[in-house]
Amino acid sequence: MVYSELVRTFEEVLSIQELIKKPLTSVPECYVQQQCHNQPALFPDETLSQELPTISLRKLIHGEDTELELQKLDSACRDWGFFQLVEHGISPAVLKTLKDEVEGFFMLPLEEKMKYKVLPGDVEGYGAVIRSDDTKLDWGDRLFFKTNPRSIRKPHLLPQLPSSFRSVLELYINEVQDLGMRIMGLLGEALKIEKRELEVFEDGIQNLRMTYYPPCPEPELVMGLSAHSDASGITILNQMNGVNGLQIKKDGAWIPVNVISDALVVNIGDILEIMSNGAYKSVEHRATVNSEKERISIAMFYLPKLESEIGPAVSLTNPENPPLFKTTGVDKYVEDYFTRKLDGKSYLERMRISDQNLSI
Ligand SMILES: O=C(O)CCC(=O)C(=O)O
Ligand SMILES: [Fe+2]
Repeated sequence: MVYSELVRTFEEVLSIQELIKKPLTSVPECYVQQQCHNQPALFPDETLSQELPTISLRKLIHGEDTELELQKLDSACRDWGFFQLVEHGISPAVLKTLKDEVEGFFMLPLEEKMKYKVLPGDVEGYGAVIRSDDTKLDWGDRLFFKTNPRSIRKPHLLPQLPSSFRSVLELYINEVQDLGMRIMGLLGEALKIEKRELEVFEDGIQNLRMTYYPPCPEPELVMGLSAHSDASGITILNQMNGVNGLQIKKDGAWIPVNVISDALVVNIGDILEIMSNGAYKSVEHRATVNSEKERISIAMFYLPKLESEIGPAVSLTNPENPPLFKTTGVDKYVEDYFTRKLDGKSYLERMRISDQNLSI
């Protein structure tokens, strides 16, 4: 199937921000996700003590307990696939201005935002992306584009944004890219991968997704973002207006991630699960919404260079620890990921070496 059949433009799918301007007491059918009710239940008593590990970048780099913090990082990636990152070094002034500018963007009149709408055959821009006909719509308005390397930027998107928004985005893009490279280096150390095997991430691909999740009259019927794992090496998530909603799947239950002020949430994506030969977990997660307050997040997906190949690191595999995943090109992996509906970790599973899918 070609992209254009899979992507409906924003005009065909109402903006939720526009939708809720009219009095709305129930959710339109196209947003009602039956699967929400079938998801494994959350057992609050068992998960009360389940807090995401918190890692300090300062401690990892300068502290006296560098080794200990590196071990904490390693365990977080093996056991959780997610951690809260504090003392990350991104300038508070940039974070504050970015929040104001992203909020400002989503508050623009519809016709302004439509200048950036997702075009047929594309996945970048403003609006809803439908991955297959039977997919229900998520309760969130998005702005998504590729930001690094500069050569892959679409001329009608980032370069055309209002100048104050663009300026702060450029600062954030640089800071979060440096942070991504630093984290990747530390993960390499923790995993004991040979340095040259992570060179594919140097000046790697960066994609940004900003999502505005409006309040919903029946939040238990919808999903802000359906369950999925990320097709990245790592993802750095900034829950910019401090509203909770992210949940991650652990031991069969959905665990809410509480926002910690000044922290970023970092998670392992499919590509690092593959490269670490399954040692680090790309964990399923989803975004829920609430009836009171909008939620805004910006996710930065950090991937290897497009022309590189991804597969289990040679330095981590041997006859006792054989490769668990096939090797493929980043370009193919990313393209295939985008054309599928969000369906948990099913895409990563296709990369797993097993008797059934040897022929894929
Ligand atoms: O908004 C969130 O909390 C989650 C975003 C996310 O998982 C994504 O954009 O891939
Ligand atoms: Fe995600």
